[in-house]
Amino acid sequence: MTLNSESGTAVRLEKVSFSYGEAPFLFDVEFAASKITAIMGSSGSGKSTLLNLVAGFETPRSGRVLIGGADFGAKPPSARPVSMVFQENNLFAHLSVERNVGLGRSPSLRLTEADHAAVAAALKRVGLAGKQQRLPRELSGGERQRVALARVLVRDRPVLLLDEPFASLGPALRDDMLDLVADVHAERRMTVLFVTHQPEDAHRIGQDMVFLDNATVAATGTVADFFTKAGPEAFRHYIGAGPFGAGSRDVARKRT
Ligand SMILES: Nc1ncnc2c1ncn2[C@@H]1O[C@H](COP(=O)(O)OP(=O)(O)OP(=O)(O)O)[C@@H](O)[C@H]1O
Repeated sequence: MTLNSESGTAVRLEKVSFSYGEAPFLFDVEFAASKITAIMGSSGSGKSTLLNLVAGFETPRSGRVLIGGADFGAKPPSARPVSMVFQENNLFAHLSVERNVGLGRSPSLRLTEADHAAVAAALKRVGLAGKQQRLPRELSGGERQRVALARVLVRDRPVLLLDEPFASLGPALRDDMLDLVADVHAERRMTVLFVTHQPEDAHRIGQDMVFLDNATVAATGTVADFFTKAGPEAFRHYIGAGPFGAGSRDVARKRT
C-alpha cells in the first residue's frame, strides 16, 4: 500500500456497482494521486453517491474501492484514509471551534499537548486564530467551512472528498475558500475529489475532470481540455453558454 508515499494515493473505483433499490450506478474510474479532480454532472447524476462510496457511507454491491492500491470497499468510514467536507452541517453545534477541530485527532476528544498544538496551528492556517472558543453559530458560513478545513488538516489523511463545500457562499468568499483549498493542496498534496456545479470553481482549482451522466462516468480528461471546443459534447451542453462555456480559455486560474 502506498498511503502518504511520495507518489501520493490514487483512488480507483473498479467496476463498482451500487443501487438504492432502483436504477443501478456503475463506476469504473481512477482519480490520479495528488491531483484535484473536479466531479461535475447534472443533478441526480450520482456525484454524491460516488463520494459516499469512497468515504464508506455506502457499500458497493460489487467491484472494488481501491485507495492507495488496497481495497477499502468493505471497511467502515472510520477505517478509511479519507476526510470529507459537506456543503453544511460539518460541525457539532454544541462544541467550540477548538473541540470541533480536535475531533479530527481524537473522536473522544482526549487530546495531548501535541494535539492541542496541531489544532492551534491548523486554526491559524485557515485564518481563525483567536476564534477557538466560539460556537459554530457564532461564526459566518465561510468561517464554519474554515473550521471544517482545519479539521481536515489535523486529520492529515491522504484523500480529501469535497461535496459542494462552498456552494452556499457568495462568489468572492467562494474564491477565497477555493484558493485556501488550492494552497493547502499544494502544501499537503492530498488526492482531492471535488464535487461542484460551478464550472468556474472547477476551472479555478481543478486539474482533472470526471463528468457523470445518468449514474455513470460519461467522460474524463484534464480540466483544460474540458473547457476547450474539443471538450465532450455532453459537458458543453451541461455548462451552456457564458464565460465558462466551451472555447473560453482565457479565464484566470489560481494555478495552471
Ligand atoms: N439515500 C438515498 N435513497 C434513495 N435514493 C437516493 C438516495 N440518495 C440519492 N438517491 C438517488 O440517487 C440518485 C443520485 O443521487 P446523488 O445525490 O448521488 O446525485 P448528485 O449528482 O450528487 O445530485 P445533486 O447535484 O443534486 O447533489 C438520485 O436519483 C437520487 O434521488
